[in-house]
Amino acid sequence: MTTTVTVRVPAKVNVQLAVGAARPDGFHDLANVFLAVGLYDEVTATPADTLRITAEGHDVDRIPLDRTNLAARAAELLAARCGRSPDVHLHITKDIPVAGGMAGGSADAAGALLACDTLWSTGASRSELLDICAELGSDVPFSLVGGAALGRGRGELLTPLPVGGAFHWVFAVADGGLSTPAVYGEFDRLTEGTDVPAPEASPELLAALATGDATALAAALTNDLQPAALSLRPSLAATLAAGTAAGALASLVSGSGPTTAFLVKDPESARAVAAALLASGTCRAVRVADSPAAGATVL
Ligand SMILES: C[C@@](CO)(OP(=O)(O)O)[C@H](O)COP(=O)(O)OP(=O)(O)OC[C@H]1O[C@@H](n2ccc(N)nc2=O)[C@H](O)[C@@H]1O
Ligand SMILES: Nc1ncnc2c1ncn2[C@@H]1O[C@H](COP(=O)(O)OP(=O)(O)O)[C@@H](O)[C@H]1O
Repeated sequence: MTTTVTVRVPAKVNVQLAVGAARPDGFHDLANVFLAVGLYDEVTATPADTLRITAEGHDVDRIPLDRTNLAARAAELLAARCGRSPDVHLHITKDIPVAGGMAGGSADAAGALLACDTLWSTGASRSELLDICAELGSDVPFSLVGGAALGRGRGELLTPLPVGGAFHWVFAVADGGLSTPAVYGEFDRLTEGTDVPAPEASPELLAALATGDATALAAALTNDLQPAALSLRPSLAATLAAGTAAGALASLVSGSGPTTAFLVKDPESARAVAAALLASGTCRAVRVADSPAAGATVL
């Protein structure tokens, strides 16, 4: 019998984040082009007397270890669907920046779900697991799937996208986090009284992904939440400028931020941009990663 299961789950960057007007339920319709990047959290599930969460790694003091942790919520939802108790110890090894716009909590939720599903041999179908993911959060289905995908609706309705080659990234980690609802709220404030167009995926961006053309991708990167993130955290402008000055092909805020993402042409350029960003003093830490990365995977 399996007694312990470890799942590895990637972070994401949004290469396009087109945001529509607020819906009556408070969410925003999106054309959200997700790209999984090779920074990973791991979730290990072991049978236990009661549901318990522990964590190690970067900034774990900033995530809750009670039942509000998204990993705990994933275990509870799956257990309820299977009519069993969620008696499991989930240990999270965190490497994805917390509250950084890289979907770390979503990764842990998808990881816990797959780990418990494997540990408990639930027999749930992929589509049942994706439904539970969507209940846990808009970004959680993508954390399970990985690769690249277009997220419609509030981001949970996924269409996989072809990617024709590896893209190289540098990420600048900022001090502290930004609250996702606060950034969407600031988007609403900044667009109040304007006609917000229905979000659509950019054909140029999808073509750049499909052909693996980093220069074309750089020209097509957009994030409608960037003005809101910059309004709440003006210091991010200096980080973006430092990456551009150091030779990045393009610089943008990752999702709701405050992590900033720099697309570079090759691993050598990644090292140079990372060193320049650190030396600029405009960020707390830098990370280098390639994409696309596989979704949640049992190790
Ligand atoms: C902005 C994005 C971009 O991928 O992620 P981050 O950059 O924060 O990681 C996502 O849209 C975040 O997705 P996720 O973090 O899963 O959000 P949820 O838990 O579903 O929702 C948290 C809150 O964000 C706002 N929200 C989220 C998704 C959406 N399409 N419209 C929204 O307005 C709502 O205020 C909601 O109450
Ligand atoms: N397992 C988890 N890992 C990270 N954050 C979590 C987790 N569970 C709940 N959270 C909370 O979710 C919020 C968003 O964190 P995170 O998912 O890392 O960022 P983002 O939504 O910007 O990608 C934070 O307030 C964090 O404390």
